[in-house]
Amino acid sequence: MSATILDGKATRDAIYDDLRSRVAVLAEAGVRPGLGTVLVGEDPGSAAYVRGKHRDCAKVGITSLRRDLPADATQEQVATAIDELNADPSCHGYIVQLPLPQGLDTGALLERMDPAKDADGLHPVNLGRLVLGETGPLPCTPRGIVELLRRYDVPLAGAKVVVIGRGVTVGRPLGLLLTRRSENATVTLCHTGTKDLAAEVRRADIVVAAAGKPGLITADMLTPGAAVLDVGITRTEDGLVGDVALQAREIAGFVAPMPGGVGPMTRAMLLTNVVEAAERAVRSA
Ligand SMILES: NC(=O)C1=CN([C@@H]2O[C@H](COP(=O)(O)OP(=O)(O)OC[C@H]3O[C@@H](n4cnc5c(N)ncnc54)[C@H](OP(=O)(O)O)[C@@H]3O)[C@@H](O)[C@H]2O)C=CC1
Ligand SMILES: Nc1nc(=O)c2c([nH]1)NC[C@@H]1CN(c3ccc(C(=O)N[C@@H](CCC(=O)O)C(=O)O)cc3)C=[N+]21
Ligand SMILES: [Mg+2]
Repeated sequence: MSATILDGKATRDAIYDDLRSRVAVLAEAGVRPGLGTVLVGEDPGSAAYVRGKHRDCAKVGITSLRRDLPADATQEQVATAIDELNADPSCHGYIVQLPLPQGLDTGALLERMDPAKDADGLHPVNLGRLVLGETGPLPCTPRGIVELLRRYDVPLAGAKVVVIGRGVTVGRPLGLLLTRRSENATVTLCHTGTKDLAAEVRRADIVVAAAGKPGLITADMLTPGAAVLDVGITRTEDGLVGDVALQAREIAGFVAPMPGGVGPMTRAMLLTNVVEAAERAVRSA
């Protein structure tokens, strides 16, 4: 038995079809959504992600606003780029590509963003809204994971979900999202202090691996039929590798592979957050 693939590319394409028609409605109201990116330095991985986001914007009809700064940019220079995007009415949402180079105060820069333009959902105000159950932009990777499971009818209500990783972009906000009443999953967040990872994973109906450790999840850890989502990405000499060993796919009932699973959904949710921000701007005009 081999697993049903949770196909992030096909799902992204369906989402982009929907976004294109919403962009057309916005155009009738005289608004073209704009996504900004702030990229500091020349890390090839970060540069590739930012290129991918702008390529997707072009497919959907979203204007791209790039702010590329040198690796030695000062705190003030990055702050100025943020202030400009906050003030620019053609920018409905933007992201500060993480991680920032050493020496920059990431927290201060994220807090400087206008929470209404936070396309990543990572501003402290928006993370606070998520905790409080108030509406706001949702973090892209967690939202993409929930959307992927929903579209493949993988049941979440009452499901036992084990998340490996408590990072602020994936694991921590995913726990918050999945434990809302609308999802109603029971979540365990694992990390390097977890005593027996294999025992935790074995209990799971759904496993989300977001540690960034190649091959961390092996076939023997899984209950047959479990859904396994490979989120982790590690750059090696042989290319990008995920956290889930290939043999685990034979045991699983559903697999979101890396590549082709959660990554494309992350980008689709980023663009969705921007279109939603533009729709709010039109409604409040
Ligand atoms: N596909 C996609 O769309 C995206 C993929 N990613 C990828 O997801 C991964 C996680 O990202 P992010 O949250 O930002 O990363 P962080 O580095 O912030 O978090 C990694 C987490 O994994 C935990 N961890 C590391 N090793 C182990 C281990 N052996 N056993 C158990 N837990 C472990 C860490 O535990 P501790 O807290 O104890 O250190 C930490 O909580 C990365 O590989 C990143 O590249 C990120 C964003 C989007
Ligand atoms: N402020 C901020 N927001 C982020 O959302 C953010 C970030 N910083 N820093 C880095 C991580 C990583 N991330 C990915 C996005 C898309 C893919 C993606 O599209 N992956 C493809 C493969 C891409 C390839 O082959 O290079 C896939 O999995 O199929 C992966 C990873 C967003 N991140
Ligand atoms: Mg992926």
